[in-house]
Amino acid sequence: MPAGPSKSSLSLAAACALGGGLVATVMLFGAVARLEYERTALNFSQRANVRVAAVQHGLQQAVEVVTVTNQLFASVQPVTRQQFHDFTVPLLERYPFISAFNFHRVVPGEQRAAIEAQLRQAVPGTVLREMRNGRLEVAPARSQYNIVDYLEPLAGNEPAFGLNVSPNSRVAAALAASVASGKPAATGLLTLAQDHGGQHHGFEVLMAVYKRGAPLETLDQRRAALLGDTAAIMRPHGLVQRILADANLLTERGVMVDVYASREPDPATLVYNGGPAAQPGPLDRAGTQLAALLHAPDPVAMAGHIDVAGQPWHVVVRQAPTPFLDNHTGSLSTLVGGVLLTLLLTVYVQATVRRSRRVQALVAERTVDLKRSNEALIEDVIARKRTEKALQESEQRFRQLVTMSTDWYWEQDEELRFTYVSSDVATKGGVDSARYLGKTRWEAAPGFLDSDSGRTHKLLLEAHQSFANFEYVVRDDNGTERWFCISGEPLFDELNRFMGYRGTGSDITARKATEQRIHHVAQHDVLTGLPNRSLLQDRLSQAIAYSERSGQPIWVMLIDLDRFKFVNDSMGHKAGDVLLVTVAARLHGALRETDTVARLSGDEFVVILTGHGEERLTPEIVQRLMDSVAQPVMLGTKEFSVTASIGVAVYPTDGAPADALIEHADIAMYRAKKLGRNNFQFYTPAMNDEAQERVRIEGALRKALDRGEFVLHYQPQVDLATGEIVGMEALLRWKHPELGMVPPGRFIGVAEDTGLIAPIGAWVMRTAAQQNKAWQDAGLGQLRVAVNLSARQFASPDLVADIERVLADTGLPPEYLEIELTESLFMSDIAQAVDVLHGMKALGIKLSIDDFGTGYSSLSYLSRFPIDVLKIDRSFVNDIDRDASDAAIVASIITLAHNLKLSVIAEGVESAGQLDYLRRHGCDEMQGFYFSKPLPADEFAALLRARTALALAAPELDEETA
Ligand SMILES: Nc1nc2c(ncn2[C@@H]2O[C@H](COP(=O)(O)O[C@H]3[C@@H](O)[C@H](n4cnc5c(=O)[nH]c(N)nc54)O[C@@H]3COP(=O)(O)O)[C@@H](O)[C@H]2O)c(=O)[nH]1
Repeated sequence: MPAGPSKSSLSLAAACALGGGLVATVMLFGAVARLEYERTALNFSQRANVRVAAVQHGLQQAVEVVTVTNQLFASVQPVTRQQFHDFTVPLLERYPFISAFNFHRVVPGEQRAAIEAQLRQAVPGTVLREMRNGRLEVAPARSQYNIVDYLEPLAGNEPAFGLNVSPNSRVAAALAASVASGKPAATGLLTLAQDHGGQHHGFEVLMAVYKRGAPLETLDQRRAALLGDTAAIMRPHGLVQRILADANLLTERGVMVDVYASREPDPATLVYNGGPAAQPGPLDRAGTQLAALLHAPDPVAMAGHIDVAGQPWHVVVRQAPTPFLDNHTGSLSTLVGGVLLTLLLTVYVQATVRRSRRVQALVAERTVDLKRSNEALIEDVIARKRTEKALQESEQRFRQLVTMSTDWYWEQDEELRFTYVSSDVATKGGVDSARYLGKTRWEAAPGFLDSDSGRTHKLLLEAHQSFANFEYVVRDDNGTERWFCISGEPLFDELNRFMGYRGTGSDITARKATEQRIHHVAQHDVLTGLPNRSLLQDRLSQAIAYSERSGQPIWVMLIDLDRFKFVNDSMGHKAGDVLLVTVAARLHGALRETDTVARLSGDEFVVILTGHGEERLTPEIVQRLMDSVAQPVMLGTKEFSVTASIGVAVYPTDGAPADALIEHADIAMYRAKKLGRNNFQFYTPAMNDEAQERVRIEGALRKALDRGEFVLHYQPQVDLATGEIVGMEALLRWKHPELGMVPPGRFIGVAEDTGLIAPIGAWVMRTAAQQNKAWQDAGLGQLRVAVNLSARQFASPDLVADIERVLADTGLPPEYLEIELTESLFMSDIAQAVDVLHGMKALGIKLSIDDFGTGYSSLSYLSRFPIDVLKIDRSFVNDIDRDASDAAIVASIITLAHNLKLSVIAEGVESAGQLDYLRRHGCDEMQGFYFSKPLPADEFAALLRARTALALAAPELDEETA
């Protein structure tokens, strides 16, 4: 499992929440704090403005008081001291911040004594004095004095009475200013004489007093008319305090006012001090720093300038440091709340993320579990489905089996009587179960005990033995024969007493039928339905056994159809099959039930005749068979008659073994063939010699070629028009060292049968070609040599190539080689034969049809075959001078051949009459003993050498024609 984040680590989402929350909090805090700062600043600014305005207003009112006293001198002159007193006393009570009202009188120096005298009247001992270096001293003599003449209240202000203020520049400047402006003018801070040089400060507001009635328009006029001034001595601290108190501005804490009697806040001119500044606490400092960061410092002071009768004053309103919390609860609450909210959000997000992770992990874990469970479930489902399917299939098979089964169930008691038979016996066996109940099996199935097997079965039951697959025949309720197969087990009780049987039964009729069919097929010929060689052997054994038991003879006949091969080859296999089936049926029909007719092979049939009682076997039976076979058969649209050659072997005769019967019948049949077919021969031991000779020839023939025992004889073929030898037929001879000269009639058939004809025929063709080439080279004439071609050679796919090779090897020009073919060679597959013939013809050789007229003899095919010569069979030639029909046939053949542009050669010409007939009917060539027998090569060469134009006189016949 992959390692997840540790529990203590902050998730990204939580970190974002924390960071975002803090940033938002700080920003919000900053915004709120800034608002708070701005609100505080505005608040302070308003209060500061109120205080500055109050101070200014209060001072102006104070200045206005001087104006009031000045009005006294303007309206009453001279003003007495008493009047001055009366006038100012109420004002002093009303304006307590005024410590004294003065009247400064301008006194020329020469009036000093006088004025001092007046002053002493008011206050004895008074002399003019001045302030010097903070001390009162007697005023020196001056040209003009400006003395404090009237002074109210005198009490407390005594030092100032008689004081010459003219040296005081500030007073002088104020007086000048008042003269100049016509308005009250204030001095700067003064050290008052009544303070005895102490640090108490005060200032004067004075206003010039002029002689009544004097012009005052110009400055000079005002200077000239100047009598002095009225002044109010004011204590600025008290004055400012009184002003603030009257404006109710001293009750509010936190805002302090400092008033400077100067343009700038010079500590030396500080006339009113609102109080010391409070020391800020750590939080306040932090707040200050924060305010600096926010560019919104708390307001601490605000300055204002006011004019006090021409003197610039400076007012500072200070903000007493307030606890930071006072003005910043909102921002701090925002900060704290934001931080708390952020922390809460962070905790919440972290918890949510953790829970989400836990849920994810849980989900992943559950998913894996679920997947495993799912897979297991799928496997279970698959296994269950497989099992269900298997069960279904099994059940289906079982149902099918039950349905298809021919089984039924049965029970028997101790007396072998049926006590129960399931109803299936009716549906599957065609027998009502009631037929069984209370009966034994042999009672229910009549004939059961007629067979050995039935009796044996009963004995087995009586011995209380189990049995399986016992088969027996039953007739069902419809009387139809059925085969039942039963199995059973004996039943015993606990004391081992026999209680009966129980078992199953099934209907095996269909199986039996199949078996019988298979058995039948195995033992019968498919084409004809006759017993085959296998069943024939059984039947023969049974017949022999019967013969031995009964002493009755057996005749075994081997029947071979004559010229069946021709039918097969010329008319096709289907025609051959029809012929065989027809013959089989006829043979079967001509025999008794107890006789057997079987098909041995091809066109060979075997018949077993068994003698019964007085009924004797006679040759008429054989003749009857021959007659039945010889009946015309329709093969397609043609009617065809076939004959049979039959050999008969009799048992018992001459002690011949039973297993040689068919062989003997074959030998006898062979003899019948030899004897011209369409006859029957009984086997004699002498026939066996012939057969043995055939075997001997076959053995010798196999070695003859290697041993060079073959030679060729050449029979001339003569042009009937010129009488010249134009060709020769090569005829095979076998010089056997013991058998002597063996004629072709004795071994060609064997060679054909054994296949030896192929190499022998090849040797004949090569030897004949070589010989002809040699004679041509020897100047014995340009003759053609004809060789016979067997069926096997014609069927060889290498035929054309072989001929081509012979021509190439021997150097014989192809037109001097002629191949003789019989009609039977190409009748089985004419299309293929046409191809082969064209292939041969393409080599340039000549082709002739041998034995023409004896076979199918259809002239229709001749036009399709690339043949050159028709060779009329000697059987026709033989009788042309005796048999008119043969003569007519020969004449017709010659005419037809010529119409087809074929030349005609007649063979077997033995007489002048034959020769004459042939010549008269336009036959082209002849071959026969009349001219020459077949000659060995050297004799034939001698004949050629000696030949001249042959006289067609009959030569002497030699021994070969005898
Ligand atoms: N496949 C091969 N068949 C061959 C070959 N050589 C011969 N044969 C065939 O054998 C059959 C018997 O031949 P043979 O005994 O040689 O008889 C030939 C002649 O001797 C005989 N003949 C010729 N003239 C006369 C006559 O005036 N009278 C008379 N009774 N017989 C005569 O005829 C036979 C030639 O017949 P054919 O071939 O049809 O021209 C015979 O069928 C041979 O064909 C071989 O090499 N291969």
